[in-house]
Amino acid sequence: NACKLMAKQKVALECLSYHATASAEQTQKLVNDKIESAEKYDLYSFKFIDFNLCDDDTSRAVLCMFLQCNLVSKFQIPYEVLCRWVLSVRKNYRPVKYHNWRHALNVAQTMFAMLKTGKMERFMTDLEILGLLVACLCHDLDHRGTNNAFQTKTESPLAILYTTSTMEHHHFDQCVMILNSEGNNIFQALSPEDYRSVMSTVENAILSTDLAMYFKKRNAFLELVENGEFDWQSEEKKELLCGMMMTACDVSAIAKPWEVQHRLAKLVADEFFDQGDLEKLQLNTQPIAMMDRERKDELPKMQVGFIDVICLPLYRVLCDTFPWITPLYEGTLENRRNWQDLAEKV
Ligand SMILES: CCCOc1ccc(S(=O)(=O)N2CCN(C)CC2)cc1-c1nc(CC)cc(=O)[nH]1
Ligand SMILES: [Zn+2]
Repeated sequence: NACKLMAKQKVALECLSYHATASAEQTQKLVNDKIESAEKYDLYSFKFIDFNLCDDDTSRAVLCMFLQCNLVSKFQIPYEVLCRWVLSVRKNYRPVKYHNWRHALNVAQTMFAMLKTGKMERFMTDLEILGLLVACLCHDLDHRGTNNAFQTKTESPLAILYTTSTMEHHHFDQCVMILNSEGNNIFQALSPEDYRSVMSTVENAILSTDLAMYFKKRNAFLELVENGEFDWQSEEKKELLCGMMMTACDVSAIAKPWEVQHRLAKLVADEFFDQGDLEKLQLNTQPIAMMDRERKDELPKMQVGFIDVICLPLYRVLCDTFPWITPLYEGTLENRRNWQDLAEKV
């Protein structure tokens, strides 16, 4: 009967979360690992590069960010639980070409640099800082290398579950699944009020990484900045600011040193082209230019468009109010010149 079915599903979910979470051995090893300083991992820099970090280094770098923000002591996070949670999050990223664990790490590191080097932490409560770092690390959990439009076109189970911001709702779902798994709840010591508040920050932040939401909310944010908004302390204004910061971190590969941006753009393109191949094969339809490997020579021009339409307007308006994040704007401008040079060569 229905009760039995529900019970079966509950057991299946628990079993799933058991297999989806870190092993006891891996956790114990990380608990005993020595964590280097934030400077050693170059975490304060907007030019941070993860290429030379091994996978275990990336887990240690995440612990370093939490420790540097005093989040472990402020929110009484048992260190072993934090270690298990970091490893479980890492385990739930698939080995796709771009939207993998390394992308999540880079997004979280840019958030850390914006808060610290960019001095944006002064506008955030400690609970919001905790929520933002957790959201960055979880914002693309279980990404399959295909976008929302693909879920809808293929009538994937995810698109049946969520008709808008399909992938972003799934990423948040995965984040909750990990937090609800045995020994992975880094929020376990929070009061019910703080728990509700931090989960609201995480949900708003992850859903804000849908570029469709960025386009919807950008004008409202622009108005606040133009009206000289300075305290950002109302809930609505804070949500807007956190959402814009999430997009700024999500696209921050565009601001990295040219060799890094050029290499990351190839990973993005390869992932897009794989989706384009699927659309040609599975759907027998012509993919959009960005996903059609027959049109790869248009890539530099498309990157200039991406910079002009999405990245520069966002970094420009953020720098107006928070001048210390100007390196993101300048890095993007430099890469626009580099992509423009390649676009003219073809
Ligand atoms: C590198 C391969 C080409 O990559 C792109 C091509 C076009 C555009 S677009 O701004 O014109 N636009 C975006 C919204 N779509 C609905 C329509 C197309 C963006 C990118 C791009 N996206 C990301 C984010 C994952 C990272 C990145 O580096 N480049
Ligand atoms: Zn992302």
